[in-house]
Amino acid sequence: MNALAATNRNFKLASRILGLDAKLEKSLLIPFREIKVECTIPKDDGTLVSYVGFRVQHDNSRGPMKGGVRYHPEVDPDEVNALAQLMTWKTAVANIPYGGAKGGIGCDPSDLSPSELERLTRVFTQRIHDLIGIHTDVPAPDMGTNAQTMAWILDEYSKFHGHSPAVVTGKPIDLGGSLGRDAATGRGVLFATEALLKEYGKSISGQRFVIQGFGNVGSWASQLISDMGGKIVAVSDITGAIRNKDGIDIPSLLRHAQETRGVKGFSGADAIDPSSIFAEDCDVLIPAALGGAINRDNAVDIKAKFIVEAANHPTDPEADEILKKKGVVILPDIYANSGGVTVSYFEWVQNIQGFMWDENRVNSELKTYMTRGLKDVKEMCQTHNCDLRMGAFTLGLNRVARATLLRGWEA
Ligand SMILES: NC(=O)C1=CN([C@@H]2O[C@H](COP(=O)(O)OP(=O)(O)OC[C@H]3O[C@@H](n4cnc5c(N)ncnc54)[C@H](OP(=O)(O)O)[C@@H]3O)[C@@H](O)[C@H]2O)C=CC1
Ligand SMILES: O=C(O)CCC(=O)C(=O)O
Repeated sequence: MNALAATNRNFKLASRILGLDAKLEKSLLIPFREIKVECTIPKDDGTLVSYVGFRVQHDNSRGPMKGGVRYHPEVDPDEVNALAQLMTWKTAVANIPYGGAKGGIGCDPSDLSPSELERLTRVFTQRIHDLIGIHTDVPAPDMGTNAQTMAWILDEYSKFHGHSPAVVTGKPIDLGGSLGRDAATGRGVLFATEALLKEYGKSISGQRFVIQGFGNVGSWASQLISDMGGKIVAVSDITGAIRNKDGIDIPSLLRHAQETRGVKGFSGADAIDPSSIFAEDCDVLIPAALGGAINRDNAVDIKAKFIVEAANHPTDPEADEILKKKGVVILPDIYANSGGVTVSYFEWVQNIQGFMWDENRVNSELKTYMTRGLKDVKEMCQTHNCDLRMGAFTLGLNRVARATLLRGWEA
C-alpha cells in the first residue's frame, strides 16, 4: 500500500471512531494547497539538470503549516501528500499551534556537490517563496536536508521578504537556530521510549535496541539511548548493517560513520544482511529511515516487544495487523517522532521573541511535551478502546476538527 493510501486508511479509521461528519471528514482530508515546481540548475560542469519540487500544505486550522523538506530519489506527490497530512495530526498530538505541510525534491543528494545542492535549494525557494512565511508555512529539515539547507532557504527567502529567521527552523545556531534542535527528534524518541517502557515497569537501561537508519534521527537516538544504559545490538544504514550482541560502542561507531560515510566496515561489530535487520533479537525496534520499511514480508519475523516509530509511516497497515496479532506494542510516528517539530516550535518562538533559551530549558520543555503527549494519547486509547496508533490519530483529528468547526466556513 503506498504512503498516501496507508495514511488515508488510518485517517478514515480514526474518523469513524470519532464519528466525524462525512463533509467535515472530506474537508480535513483534502490538502489546503499542493505546489509542484520545476527546478532547473546548471551542474558544476555546465550541463543543465531539471528536478521536480513539491510543497504540500495540508491544513492550517490550528496555526501556520509546518513540516520538513526532503531530498530523496523516491520523493513523489503521493508521498509528500501523506507526509504533509501526518504533520497536521502530529502537531495536533504535540499540541503546538501549527498545521501540517511537507516538501521535497526528487533528487539524490549524494550525487550533488555542495554548490549544486545550494543552487537547487535556492531555485526551489525562489519558486515557493511567496507561498511560505513565518505565519503561513515554516519549512524544516527532513531526510537528505540539514541546517545548511535551511540557511540557504533563509537567505534566499530574505532577499524577497527581508531578514526572516523564523521562516525556517532547524537552521544553524549562528543564524538563530535553537540549541537542541539537531538532537531533538532523537531526544524525543528517547523520552517517548522512556515513557512507554515506564508503563511496563521497565527502563531504557538493560533493554536491547535495534535501529534502522543512522542519519540525524537514528544516530542521535542511538547516542542518547546508549548514554542512558540501553544496549544497541544492531544498526543499519544505506551502506549496510552491523550487529554486536554485547552492545555496539556508539561513540566509536559515530566516528567511523563520519569518516567513512556509513556504518559498513565498523570493526566493533559483525556485518549482517541489511534485509534481516528487523529480525534481529531485541526488546525495542526503532525504524529511523524510510517509510513502509516494515511490511507483511518482514513483520512476521520481528522479535521486538516494542516498536518506536522514529521514521514517518515506517509500518505498512498490513504489517500493523500482523504485529497487533503478535502482541507487539507500536508507538506511532505522529507521537514518537514529534520531538523534532516540538523543538522547531521552540525555535520559532525564540525567533519571534528575540530571546534565546539555554539548552537545558529546551530539553526539559521537550520532556514535558513528550510525557504529556503519551498521557493524552493513552487517554484516547481508554476512551475509544483502541491501540496507540488510533489513540494518536483520534487525538490529532479531534483537535483539528474542533479548531476547524470553531473557525467555521465562509457563508
Ligand atoms: N530530521 C527530523 O527532524 C525528523 C525526521 N523524521 C523522519 O525520520 C526519518 C529519518 O530522517 P533523518 O534522520 O532526518 O534523515 P537523514 O537523511 O539524516 O538519515 C536517514 C538515514 O536513513 C538511512 N537509510 C536510507 N535508506 C535506507 C535503507 N533502505 N535502509 C537503511 N537505512 C536507510 C540513511 O543512510 P545514508 O545516510 O547512508 O543514505 C541515513 O542513515 C525519516 O523518515 C524522517 O521523515 C521525523 C521527524 C523529524
Ligand atoms: O521540524 C519540523 O518542522 C518538521 C519535522 C518533520 O518534518 C517531521 O516531523 O516529520
